Amino acid sequence: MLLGAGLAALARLPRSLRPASLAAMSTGTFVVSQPLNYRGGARVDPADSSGTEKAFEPATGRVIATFTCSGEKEVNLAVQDAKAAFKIWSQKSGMERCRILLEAARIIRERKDEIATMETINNGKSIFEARWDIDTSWQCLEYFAGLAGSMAGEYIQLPGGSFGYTRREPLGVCVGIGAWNYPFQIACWKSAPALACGNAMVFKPSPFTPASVLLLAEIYTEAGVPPGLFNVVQGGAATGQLLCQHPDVAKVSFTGSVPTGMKIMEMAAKGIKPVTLELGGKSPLIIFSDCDLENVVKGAMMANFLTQGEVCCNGTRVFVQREILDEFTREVVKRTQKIKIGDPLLEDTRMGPLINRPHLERVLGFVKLAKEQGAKVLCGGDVHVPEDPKLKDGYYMRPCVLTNCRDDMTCVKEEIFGPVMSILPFDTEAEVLERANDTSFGLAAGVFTRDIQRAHRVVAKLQAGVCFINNYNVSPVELPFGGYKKSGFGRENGRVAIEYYSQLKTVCVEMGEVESVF
Ligand SMILES: NC(=O)c1ccc[n+]([C@@H]2O[C@H](COP(=O)([O-])OP(=O)(O)OC[C@H]3O[C@@H](n4cnc5c(N)ncnc54)[C@H](O)[C@@H]3O)[C@@H](O)[C@H]2O)c1
Ligand SMILES: NCCCC=O
Repeated sequence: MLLGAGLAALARLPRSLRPASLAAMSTGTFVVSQPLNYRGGARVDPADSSGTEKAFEPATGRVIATFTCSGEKEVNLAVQDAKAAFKIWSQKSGMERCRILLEAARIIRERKDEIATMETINNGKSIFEARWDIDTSWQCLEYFAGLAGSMAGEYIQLPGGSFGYTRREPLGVCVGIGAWNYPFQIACWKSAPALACGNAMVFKPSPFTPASVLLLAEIYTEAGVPPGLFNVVQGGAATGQLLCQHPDVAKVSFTGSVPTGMKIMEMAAKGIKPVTLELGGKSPLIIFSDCDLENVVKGAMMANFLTQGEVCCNGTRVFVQREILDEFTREVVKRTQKIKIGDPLLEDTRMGPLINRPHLERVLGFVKLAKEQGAKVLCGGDVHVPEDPKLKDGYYMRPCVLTNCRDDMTCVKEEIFGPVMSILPFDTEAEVLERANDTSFGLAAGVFTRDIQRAHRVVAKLQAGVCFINNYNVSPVELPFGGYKKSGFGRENGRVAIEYYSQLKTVCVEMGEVESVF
């Protein structure tokens, strides 16, 4: 058995000296044995406690870590360390920050397989997908490293030779709070722009997935950030609240559910702190009859079944124009039934277990309710027990396609956050637009059509922060990501993210005499 303590130590060895088993670890063997908090450039045991949590390996149901949730004292130490590091980091030039972030990106790229393995073990997503997540993570660091070197203000000419200029300045200590579905990627999407702008960060992962962000913290240290610049505190709601309410925290960037997002915003409001809220969704995918059917079936699968359907921007309300409803449904069911479910560390697995038992039961509950409300299950929607005996206590279900759905059903209105697709027929463009927008969420939306004018006309009317035309669930780091309506505000990725991690100072320079009225 390879222990977590060993993992980090071994990972620091030159590649040639590392055992091949490091990235090729098998399901059912990993246990975390090192501290999971990170402060002042090293792993530490928290100075106090607000309870304990257990983290699981969803593939087997085994406990892989029991850890202490940070209390007020530890949160304060992490914030104070970040404050001290901020003083050093914020004085560096953009190019100096750029070089360190590029080095961190390089190390992530080099250690991609190890990080992806850790992500798969703790989250349950297939190793195939976890590697994609790690790619979008180092790409994010590279992108914001590039922007760090080119951040600049404006020069504005004023009368009489006077002038003004603007400076884009960091905010200070930023807090990142993450969800469990993309643990490493979320930590990178928050920390890369924050650090590029000259801020420090204290990050709290979800208690379900505490492990992989420690690798990021160690990588930042190895790349050369000052000790304390990126700290990790573990815990749940209580630790999160301490972070949001801390008087020395300048900003909170949150990824999670709408109800928690509301609480975060309330706490931030009391301190007049800016927030970025990346929240849930119930996104529409609109399929017109003139589409390329083969392509659209691939798109619908990508829109629904990545990471066991636990993806915020999934297009789970699949509106299909009536002329192609039967053909589309037949094809999509055929493909869904072929998805290989099982051990997420195996190369050919495409769907692993859900995050934990309560969540699995919640998702199955949505399917049960859908049936009671009149939907028809065309495939899946039930527990899957893999043949491998070591996986018998894992949290697997078969991906589900529902038809006979109506807009007023719970499965169509609420975020399920599992592998459940609802198919809804439509007739006209005007009708589908009205139905697609009839939701309090507004994270993403997709349109499949060969009519390019219609594609742009429709996305212009969709109330969603991220729209896809003839594709779904791609997230290039160059493009901003974030929601409309209750799906949140602020953006991650893209050039605009800089605005959410910096503040603008205006400097007015007088070249003449003061004109006083007194
Ligand atoms: N828009 C996006 O980019 C995006 C990305 C991933 C996930 N999500 C959303 O996240 C949700 C699933 O994630 P989840 O179940 O971890 O969400 P959640 O809201 O339960 O928890 C998210 C994080 O908030 C912390 N938290 C909980 N209560 C808190 C409180 N009172 N104060 C401070 N922190 C608190 C949790 O410990 C966790 O770290 C889904 O709704 C999904 O759509 C959104
Ligand atoms: N790849 C980005 C997905 C974020 C939402 O869960």
